[in-house]
Amino acid sequence: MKVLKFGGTSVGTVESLKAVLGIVKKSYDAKEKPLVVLSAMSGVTNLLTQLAEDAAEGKSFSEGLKSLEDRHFTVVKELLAVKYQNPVFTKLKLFFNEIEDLLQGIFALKELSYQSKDLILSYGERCSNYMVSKVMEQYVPESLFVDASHYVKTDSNFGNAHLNETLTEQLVKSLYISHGDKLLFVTGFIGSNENGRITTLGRGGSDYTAAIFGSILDAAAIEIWTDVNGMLTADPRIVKKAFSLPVLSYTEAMELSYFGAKVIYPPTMIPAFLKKIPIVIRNTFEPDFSGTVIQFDSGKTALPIKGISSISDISVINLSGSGMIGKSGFSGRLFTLLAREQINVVLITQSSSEHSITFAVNPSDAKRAIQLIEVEFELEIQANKLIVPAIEDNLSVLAIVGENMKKTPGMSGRLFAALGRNGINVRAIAQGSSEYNISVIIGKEDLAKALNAVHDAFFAELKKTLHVFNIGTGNIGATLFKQLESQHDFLLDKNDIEIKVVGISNSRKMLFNTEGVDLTNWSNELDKNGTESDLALFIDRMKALNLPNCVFIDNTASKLPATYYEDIFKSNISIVTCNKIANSGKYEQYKTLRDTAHRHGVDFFYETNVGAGLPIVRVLKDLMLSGDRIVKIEAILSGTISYIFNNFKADASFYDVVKQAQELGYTEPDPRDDLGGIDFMRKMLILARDAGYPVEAEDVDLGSILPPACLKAESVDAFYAELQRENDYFEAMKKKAEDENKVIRYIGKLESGKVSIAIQFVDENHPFYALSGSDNIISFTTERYKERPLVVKGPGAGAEVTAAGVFADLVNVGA
Ligand SMILES: NC(=O)c1ccc[n+]([C@@H]2O[C@H](COP(=O)([O-])OP(=O)(O)OC[C@H]3O[C@@H](n4cnc5c(N)ncnc54)[C@H](O)[C@@H]3O)[C@@H](O)[C@H]2O)c1
Ligand SMILES: N[C@@H](CCO)C(=O)O
Ligand code: NA
Repeated sequence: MKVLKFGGTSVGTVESLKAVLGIVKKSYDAKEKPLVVLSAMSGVTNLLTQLAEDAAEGKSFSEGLKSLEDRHFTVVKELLAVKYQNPVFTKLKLFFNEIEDLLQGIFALKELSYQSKDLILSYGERCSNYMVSKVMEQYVPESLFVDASHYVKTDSNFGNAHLNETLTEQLVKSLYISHGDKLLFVTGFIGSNENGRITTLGRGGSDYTAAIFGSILDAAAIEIWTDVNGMLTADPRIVKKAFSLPVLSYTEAMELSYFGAKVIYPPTMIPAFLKKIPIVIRNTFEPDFSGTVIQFDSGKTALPIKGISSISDISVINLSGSGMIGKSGFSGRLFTLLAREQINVVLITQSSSEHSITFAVNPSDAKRAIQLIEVEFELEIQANKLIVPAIEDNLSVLAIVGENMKKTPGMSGRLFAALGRNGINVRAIAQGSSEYNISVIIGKEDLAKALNAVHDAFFAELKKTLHVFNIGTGNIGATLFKQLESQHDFLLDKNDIEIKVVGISNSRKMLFNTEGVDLTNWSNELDKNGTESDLALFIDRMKALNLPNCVFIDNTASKLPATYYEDIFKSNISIVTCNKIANSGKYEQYKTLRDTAHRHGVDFFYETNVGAGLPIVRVLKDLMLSGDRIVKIEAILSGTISYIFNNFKADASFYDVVKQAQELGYTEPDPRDDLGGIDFMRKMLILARDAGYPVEAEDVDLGSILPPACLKAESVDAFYAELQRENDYFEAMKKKAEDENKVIRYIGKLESGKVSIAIQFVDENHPFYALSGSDNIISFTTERYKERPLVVKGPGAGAEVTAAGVFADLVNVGA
């Protein structure tokens, strides 16, 4: 046989009841011999409580009672053929009359005892089970309503009665001997004491009824049908990626439930646990889903842990003082005291020096705990051997749970790495002696972020989400969005990476969407729903959202963002940037940024600062990390100027070629930065610094390709006008090169820590002679690459290649 228990939401509405009938019928037809336990219809127990309390206060209860009646009658009208309805109405009406009489009595006495409350509540289960058994009779004539109060015997602890196991076992067995061939509908939650007075079984009572019947009747399984897909790896309201666990051990289920997963109430499982009967959590609204099996062993699984649970509100009390050293009875006294006063201690840690004990309690118990301690340890406190403890609030507990943990090294390392990386401060740690859980206490404001970060860390093979905040939606930004959008599915399928662009800003507007902005329509959305942009506010908002795996992308050419980088790192947010300003400012800033990122365990990636998507920064970094030393760097690193000299031939005018470079998206937003050499200088500065030289911009010997008048132009328009005016100057350059059979190159050099950039006329023997388009080329001469340098060459400007480089940096964050 099998026990099928349905909770309140499953018996809540006509629709859900149809699902219940289907599930029961299927099991019955499959000869699984189901025994059904139903809760009261959802909300009914609460309503009955309310009515009883109202009555005791002399308030009217008739309206509430009427609504109760209506809900049940509606079900009968909808689900039972008219010809069968009358006797059912009559019986239900009898129940409601009894409730009314009871409420009258309470109203008259103005007193509500636990005993009468239990009696009133029992009608919830009795009505639902009677009604559903009658509906079922239409399909399974052997259906039978069972009032469990005749079989489940308890003591007289009304409200939370304890089971009389022996008597209950006898009665349930005899029930089954006479009626085991029928389809029984058994009221959950209720029993009766030795005098036959109705009692209730307390929290999770209907699950308990199911477990009692299941264990006495040796059920093959106890199925708990609810409205979720079994037990999940974490609270799905906070962790969107939480998924259902196929198998859990009893212990794991208890640990997970203890810390919050509210699917079952652990004590109710004990009868099943003792008899090793599997409990299966299933979803009434998704009956084809197999749910979670809770069984004796933890099952074969590749998962390092089973789940992450949490308690969002906890208070921590720390006890310290010299009086505790070497006093073996101390913690015994403390915890006996708390247990005696029924203060539930959620978690305990003790420092190895025995100087302090930290423990966590529910916030509602914290004050009382302190008062009790002050009385119990009055002498110690007076003698200054114990410091009067204080309460710390606004804390949460997060726990990772799993039996395999003790067999798998590195679990706590992974936990703390995930927390540390995301800047989550751990206030206290406890590893259950069972080693089935490791718990940490953290700030309440960090809980959602921590749950997500830890979930990613342990179930990373399943999926990693990056939360992106992008400023700059111009040439590069817009192209990046296009690439992210077109690669979204590929990344998810092949690399298990999901990228959500949560914040977008340009210089006009900014927009946030924690679910991720729709990248097919970001521009319209930004226009329509965006607010006026404000970088400081943008960053504040990014910090306040406190999302895990957070990345700030700077796709602007503005000077302003760099002033926030340090602060962003301090908030444990990684930065990817194609903007060169931050790295090419003062050396001091360059250094501070690296140190800060490093200290906070976040990434600072800027591959596109040099040579767009070409792997230049990365190559240099690898050389340096592996202990090589840079002897010399020679490079062409302005894509714009490279393009210009590759196309400034024959009839083309200099002015036209510059315009083309701008149209092709090679130039900086302000092309004077390219032609004046500033952009190239920034790149050389960054390379020199990455090669270990603390160079400043003033130290660079910067030659120019422009005549002085162009350099002085005060606006872009004026600059273009100057270019046209100086046509002869450029034509002369062109002619000189052609006469000498040479090409013009603007070449940067780093040697012995000195950086220079100069225009050169080179012949076909020069390695930089053959370039085309916007090609960059860089040759690294190092101690290892001495005979022949290491050369990287390819397109070094353009929106596609640059955005692709930003993209590559992004997916490497946290890798
Ligand atoms: N074009 C290339 O080949 C290439 C290659 C490597 C790196 N880069 C770098 O890419 C960056 C962007 O270049 P682009 O061509 O896309 O420029 P762009 O002018 O097309 O776009 C710049 C964007 O930044 C926004 N912006 C400016 N200040 C802002 C602020 N304070 N807050 C928010 N948004 C702001 C603008 O509104 C605009 O959306 C530059 O730093 C450039 O050096 C470009
Ligand atoms: N404007 C830059 C883009 C690449 O950083 C160039 O022309 O090289
Ligand atoms: Na690069």
